[in-house]
Formats: sequence, C-alpha cells, structure tokens
Amino acid sequence: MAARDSQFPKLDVREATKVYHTRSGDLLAIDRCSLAVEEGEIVSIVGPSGSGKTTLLWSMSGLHHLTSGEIALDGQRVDGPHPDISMVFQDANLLPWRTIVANIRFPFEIKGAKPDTAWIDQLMHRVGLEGFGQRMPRELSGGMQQRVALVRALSFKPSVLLMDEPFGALDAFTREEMNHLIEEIYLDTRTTIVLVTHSIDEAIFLSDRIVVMSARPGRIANIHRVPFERPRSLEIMGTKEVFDLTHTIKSEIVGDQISKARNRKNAANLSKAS
Ligand SMILES: Nc1ncnc2c1ncn2[C@@H]1O[C@H](COP(=O)(O)OP(=O)(O)OP(=O)(O)O)[C@@H](O)[C@H]1O
Repeated sequence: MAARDSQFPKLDVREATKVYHTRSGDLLAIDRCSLAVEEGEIVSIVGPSGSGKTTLLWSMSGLHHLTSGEIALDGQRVDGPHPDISMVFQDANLLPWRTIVANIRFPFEIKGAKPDTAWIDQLMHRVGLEGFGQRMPRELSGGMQQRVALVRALSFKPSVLLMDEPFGALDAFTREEMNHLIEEIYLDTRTTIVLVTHSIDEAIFLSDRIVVMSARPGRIANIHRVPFERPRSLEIMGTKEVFDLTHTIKSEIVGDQISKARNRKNAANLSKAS
C-alpha cells in the first residue's frame, strides 16, 4: 500500500453523475452523488432497486466512466481500474477448470505480477480455506466460493475493497457467518470497505455509515451513522437502537419509492388528460 496524504478522504466521490445511453433514450442513473469515505471506514449503500447503487460502486472502482463528476483515491483522480481498489461481486466468478489456488493466481498471471504466496496462505487460513487450494470450484459450496473471491480480492493488498451485494445469493446463516468474517478481516487489515447491499441488517451490522439512495435518478438521500463498537455481536441486532434505525431506513426507502411512483402516475394522468 502506498503512503497517503491524510488531508484527503480515502475515496472521494464528487458530484458523480452517470447517464446511460440506451436505445430507448438517455437514462440518468445517478445524479450528483457526493460522498467522502474516510480511511478505515466501512460504508454501506442501500436503496430501492434501480436507484444506482451498483452504478455508483462500479464508478468508484473505475470500471464505469462517469458522465460528469469524479472519483478520487487519496486525492488522485481514478480514471480506470486501480491496483489499490479490489472488487467482490455477488457471483464468485471462478474459472471452473482451474483449482482454487490457480483461480487466485489468475489475475496476477494476467498482470504479469508475482503473487505474495505467504499472504495468500495467510488469507486462506483466515477465511477457513486452508487445505482447499487444490480443490476445483465445483467441489466448494457457494459460501466457500465467496470466501475464495474474497481471498482473490484481498490478495493484492488493496487499500479499498468494494463489494457489490456479495452475499446476496447465500442463505441467511452463511450470510451471517460471512458478515462476521468480513468484520474479522476488517479488524485485522483496517481496509476501507464500501458495500452495496439489499439487507438493512447486514448494513447495520457491518457499517460505520449507511448511505441511503433515492429511487431513480439515484441521489444520496441520507447518511446514517451506526454507533456500535467493534467487534459487534449479533445481540446488537435486537436492541431498540437497531430497531429504530432499521425502521427509519426502511421508511426512507419505501416512502421515496411510493412518492416517486405516485408522481409518475400523476404525470401520466395529466398527459392523458391534456
Ligand atoms: N449498462 C447499463 N446500460 C443501461 N442502463 C443501465 C445499465 N446499468 C444499469 N442501468 C440502469 O441504471 C439504473 C440503475 O441501475 P443499477 O444497477 O446501478 O441500480 P441498483 O440500485 O444497483 O439496482 P438493483 O438494486 O436492482 O441491483 C437502472 O434503471 C438500470 O436499469
């Protein structure tokens, strides 16, 4: 990890706007979103379906070019995939014909870089995959495959880890296990993490702050701070604070969806009437 100038946020999203040019016209997916993620923070992004969460996250990774606005890492503009930013997706995306270890090494082969095998072994141990390196992906459960994806993402020692609905396809128990694992890895490495999730519980359990997006066009509607110390135990999920926060976030998401749907219906009725 490169030395950094702490006068800048770790990841700075400034007025990020993205228009997709589609056959049926231009679609404003995110509109002037600004967010400063500090070093060592875990930030979750929640919001209605189609509110631009993935678009915002992919823009942070440099995989999507913004229409206007910019993303900066340690004060430096991000214009494309960056070695200090790694991503984990909902699908582990493992090559089925390669062993687990060969999958983890694959991005290094593409880049012509030398993997730090001791670090990879340490990560494999950390996520409970010690001894599984020579297995094929089909021999691993969905949760184990996501652990491999996590090792692959962390093998580069990124300073920012972006996760797009990483545990969305897993059952509730495995998901909880993965949330604990993410927290443990975070406490070991203090990697800055930005996570898109549909689960408010997951967002509360993991995050320092939760960003709520409005229905399309996606704007940052609110940002909530989660006040619990780490490591967090599942017991916090039964507290009144969590109940109230969950209720507030749900109301923000659902209320916004309903009011935008109502506006669309009224606009359609008006245009029919005229
Ligand atoms: N490559 C693309 N081309 C055209 N439109 C796109 C593209 N990717 C996303 N969109 C549109 O942009 C809007 C935001 O999509 P995005 O996937 O970022 O939202 P999201 O909040 O992550 O949605 P979900 O929660 O359903 O995954 C949606 O209306 C979507 O259809």
